[in-house]
Amino acid sequence: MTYSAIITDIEGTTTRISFVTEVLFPYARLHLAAFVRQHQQQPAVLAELTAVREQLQQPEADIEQCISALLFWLDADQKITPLKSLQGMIWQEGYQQGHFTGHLYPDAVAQLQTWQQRGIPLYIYSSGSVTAQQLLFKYSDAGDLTPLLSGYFDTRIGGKRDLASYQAILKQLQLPPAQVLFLSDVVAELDAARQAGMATVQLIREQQAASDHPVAENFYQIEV
Ligand SMILES: CSCCC(=O)C(=O)COP(=O)(O)O
Ligand SMILES: [Mg+2]
Repeated sequence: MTYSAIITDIEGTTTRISFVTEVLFPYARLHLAAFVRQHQQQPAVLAELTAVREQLQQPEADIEQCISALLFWLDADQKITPLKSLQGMIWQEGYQQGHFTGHLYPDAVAQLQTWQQRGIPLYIYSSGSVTAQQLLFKYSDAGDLTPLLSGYFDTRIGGKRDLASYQAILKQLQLPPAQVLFLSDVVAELDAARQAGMATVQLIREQQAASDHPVAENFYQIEV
């Protein structure tokens, strides 16, 4: 089967889960309050604070209430769009100052390169914001890999476990569902993509339980 597009998740699929949970999330937690207080008047940050207040249904929430909510969502790993956007802004400084590089499994790097050379457009769909996705690939262990990617989707298109998100992605790509392959480690995401008609492969990088989706331990095992 030759696909017309491949869409991949990041955490647990192209990237070790611990890079997200033990490097990125703690860095964002450490810097979040100071970042928000310092940049609260900047239009991009202000827009996210407005979205936080909307999410809380508290238009009058002050800056400290917003920060508390953001930290609560971060600790609970809730994929709330304004949190994910602010995390991306905070990580930018971390990447640019060389505090960390984006982890990508070597097999993912090699296969993404091979698939791109074969002319298959490659996309990311992650709960991390588009900015966060671009940073991870730009400042990756293997150098700037953003030229491999044709586009990015984040939670602004919808949650990763929702059928409607995959339908919206297909609408943007203008491709028949069966010609699109979605890769993820999370079965609920794969179920939603399959419901939309996409082909799926579950990545089992660590000790996750297998499902009724085709499985692969690494990108070399994915038949494209
Ligand atoms: C873009 S790297 C940060 C990943 C992140 O914030 C996250 O919540 C993981 O989401 P994914 O959909 O890639 O599992
Ligand atoms: Mg994942």
